[in-house]
Amino acid sequence: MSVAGDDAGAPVLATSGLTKRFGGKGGQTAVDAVDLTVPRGAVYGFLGPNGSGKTTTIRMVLGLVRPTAGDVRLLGGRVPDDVATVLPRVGALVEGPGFHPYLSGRANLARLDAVDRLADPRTAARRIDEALDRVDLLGSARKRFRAYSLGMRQRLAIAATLLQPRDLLVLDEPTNGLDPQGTREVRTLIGRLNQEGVTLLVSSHLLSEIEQVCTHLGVMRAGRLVAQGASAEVLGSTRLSAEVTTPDGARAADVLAGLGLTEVSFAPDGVTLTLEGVAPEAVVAALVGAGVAVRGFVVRHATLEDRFIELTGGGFDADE
Ligand SMILES: Nc1ncnc2c1ncn2[C@@H]1O[C@H](COP(=O)(O)OP(=O)(O)OP(=O)(O)O)[C@@H](O)[C@H]1O
Repeated sequence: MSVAGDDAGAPVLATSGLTKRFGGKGGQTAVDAVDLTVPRGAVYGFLGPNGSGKTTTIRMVLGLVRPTAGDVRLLGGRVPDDVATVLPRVGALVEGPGFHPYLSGRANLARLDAVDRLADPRTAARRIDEALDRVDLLGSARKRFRAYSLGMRQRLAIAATLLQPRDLLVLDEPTNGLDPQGTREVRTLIGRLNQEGVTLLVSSHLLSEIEQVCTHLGVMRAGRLVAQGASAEVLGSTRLSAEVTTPDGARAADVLAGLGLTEVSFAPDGVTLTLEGVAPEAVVAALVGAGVAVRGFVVRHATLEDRFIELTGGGFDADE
C-alpha cells in the first residue's frame, strides 16, 4: 500500500463495485455495485431515502461491515487491509457517541480523548479546547451536556471526531432529528470545516438540509448509486423552467412553439415551460411582441428536490 504516496489529485475515497448482500445467497442486496468517488476538498452529499443503502455503504467504507464484493480505496490505502494506517485520519460520526448528560461538554470530550490509544494525555487539554473552538463551543465548554441545545449536542459530537487531525470526516445523517436552528448550525459548521481543508462525506435523506453546502452529490436508490458528480452537474444547472401568467394561454403557447420550445403545458392561469437554453428575456420579448398580455413571468431553477424526485421516483421526504 502507499499511504505516503497518496497523491493530491487522487480521490480521498473511491469504491468500485461495492456490494453488500444480507442473509446469504438470495438475500437482500442492500448495496449493489456502488462506485463512489469523493474528490479531495469536496463536501460530498450522499443522498437517498431511508433504507436505500447509505449507512451500509458508509459502514463498509469504515471497515465496520465486510463487503460481499467490491473494493474500497481510502486515503491511498485499502479497506479493510490498511485500516490501521488510514482510519486514524478519518473522523466518523455514524452512531452518535454516548455523551454523559451530567458532564460538561469539555469533560465529555476529555473522557473520549482518554480512551483513544493514539492520543497523548499530556496534550489533551489543548487538543480538547481546539476541538471545542472549531465547533464554536469553547464559550459553552463548562455547561452540562444536558443543557446543550440539539445543535450544540451535534456540534459536540462533531468536535469528538476532530480530536485528531483528519483528512476526511464521514457524517452519517448529522442533521437527522435536529430543529431548523440546529440544522443551520451543523450546515454552517460543515461549510467552515471544508474551508479549513477537510473533505467531508455527509449522508442525508433530506436534501434541503445539506443541498447548500455540497460541492458534489451522490444519490442512492434501492442500493444503487443512480447519480453522482459535481452538484451543478447532478442538479442539471441548465434546467430552468418558467411560468407565464396570462389570460392568452393558447396564443402564448403558439409563440413559444415558434421559439422552438417543446416542453410547454397549460396551467390554470397561463402556461409553464422549460426554457431549454432560450434566455428568459427573449421569451418575454417574444410574448409581449406578439401581443400576449403577460401578467407575470417567474423563472425557476429545478431544485435538487425536483431532480431527486426524478431520480428516485419520489419518496425522499417520507418519514421514518
Ligand atoms: N445487519 C443487517 N441485516 C439485514 N439487513 C440489513 C442490515 N443492515 C441494513 N439492512 C438492510 O439494508 C437496507 C439498507 O439499509 P441502510 O441502513 O444501509 O440504508 P440507509 O439508506 O442508510 O437508510 P437509513 O437512513 O434508514 O439508515 C435496508 O433495507 C435495511 O433493512
